[in-house]
Amino acid sequence: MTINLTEYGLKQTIQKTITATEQPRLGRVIEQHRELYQLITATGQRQAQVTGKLAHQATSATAFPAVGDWVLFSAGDDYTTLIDRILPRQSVLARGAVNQHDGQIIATNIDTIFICMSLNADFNVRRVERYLTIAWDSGAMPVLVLTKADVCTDRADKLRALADVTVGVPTVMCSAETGEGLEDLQPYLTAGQTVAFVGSSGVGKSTLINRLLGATVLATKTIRQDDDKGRHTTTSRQLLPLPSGACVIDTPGMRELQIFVGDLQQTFAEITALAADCKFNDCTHTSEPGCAVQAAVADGRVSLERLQSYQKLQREMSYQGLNSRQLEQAKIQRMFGGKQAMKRVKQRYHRD
Ligand SMILES: Nc1nc2c(ncn2[C@@H]2O[C@H](COP(=O)(O)OP(=O)(O)OP(=O)(O)O)[C@@H](O)[C@H]2O)c(=O)[nH]1
Ligand SMILES: [Zn+2]
Repeated sequence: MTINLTEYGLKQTIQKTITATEQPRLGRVIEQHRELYQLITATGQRQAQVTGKLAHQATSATAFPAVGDWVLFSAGDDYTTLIDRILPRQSVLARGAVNQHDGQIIATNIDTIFICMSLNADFNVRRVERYLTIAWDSGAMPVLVLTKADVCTDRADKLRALADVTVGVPTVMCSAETGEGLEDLQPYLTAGQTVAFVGSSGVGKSTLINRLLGATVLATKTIRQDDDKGRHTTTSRQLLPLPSGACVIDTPGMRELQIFVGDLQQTFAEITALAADCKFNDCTHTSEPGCAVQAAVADGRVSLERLQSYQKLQREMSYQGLNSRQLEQAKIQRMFGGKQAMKRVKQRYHRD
C-alpha cells in the first residue's frame, strides 16, 4: 500500500527538515491512546511507541508526540514501531492543564484553527476571546465558525455582539443540518492543509466533520443517544483526511479552556494600541491617572466587559508565574524541543 502523505498534510517545509535517507521513516501521528500512537506512513498505518531514549530525555509533557506531529520512526524488536524523533513543530495549539506546569498540547502542525461556537445556547463572546488568545499564539490562523445557523433567529444581533472581538478574524456562519455556509469553509480545506476543530462539547464539531467527510465517521450526540452501549462524547483526538485533500483534527469538547500561554496583544489589538498612550508604561488600566484605555471605556470606544476580559486573561496567564523570557523559552521547547534543535532547523533552512 502506498499512501500519499500530502493527503495527510505533508508540506515542503516539513520535508526540508529531514534528509533523503530519512524520508522512508517519516510518519504523522493521527491518533493517540495513552502511550500508543497511531502513525500514518508512506506504507500505511502503524502503531508506535516512543523510544526509551526519547522518554528518558523528555523534560516536559510537550516533549512527547501529539496528534499532528511529524515523526521519524524505526523498527524495534518484535515488529514494533518506535518513534525516535519529533520533527520541529510548525504550530502548536496548547492549553493549560491541571497539575502540569508546561501546558497540554491539543494538536500540532495546523494551518487553520476552526474555533467552533454554536449560535444557540453556547454562544458566548468572552469564550471567543479565550480561544483567540491561544489560537493567535499557536502559529496557526484562527477562523471563527458559528454553527447551527438553522436554529438562530437573531443573526444580526449575534454578529454585532462579536464585532469588536473578531476584528481580523474570518467568520463563517454555517449549519451542518441544512448545509448552509459550508462552502465558506472550503477555502481553508484545500489540498495539503491541516485544520483543527476546537470548541465546547456539543457545538457540532463532529457533525460538521462528518458532513465534510461525506460520511458518518465520527460519533455525534444524536447517534450516541440511540446507542444504548452508552458511548461517550469525543474523548480522543484524531486526524482524518477529507475528500478535498485537506485533513482535519477533531478535538474533544473542552468545558473549561484554561489558558497557559496566549497572545493578548493580537486578540485585544485595540487595547494594545490604546495602552501605548497611557501615561505610565506599566499601566494596569485600573485606576492610574492618564490611562488611555480607561478613557476609551469611559466614552464607549471599548466596552467594560472587554477590558475586564482582557484583565482576567492577563491574570490567568501570569498565574503561571513565568516572565516573558521564560514564556519564550517554553515556546521554543514546545515548537522545536530546545534551543539547539531550533538552531539546527534554522541552519538547514538557510543552507538550502
Ligand atoms: N440544529 C442543528 N443541530 C446540530 C447542528 N450540528 C450539530 N447539531 C446537533 O448538536 C448535537 C451535538 O453535535 P456534535 O457534533 O456531537 O458536537 P461536538 O462538538 O462534536 O461535541 P463533542 O464531541 O462533545 O465535543 C447533536 O445532537 C447534533 O445533532 C446544526 O447545524 N444544526
Ligand atoms: Zn492604562
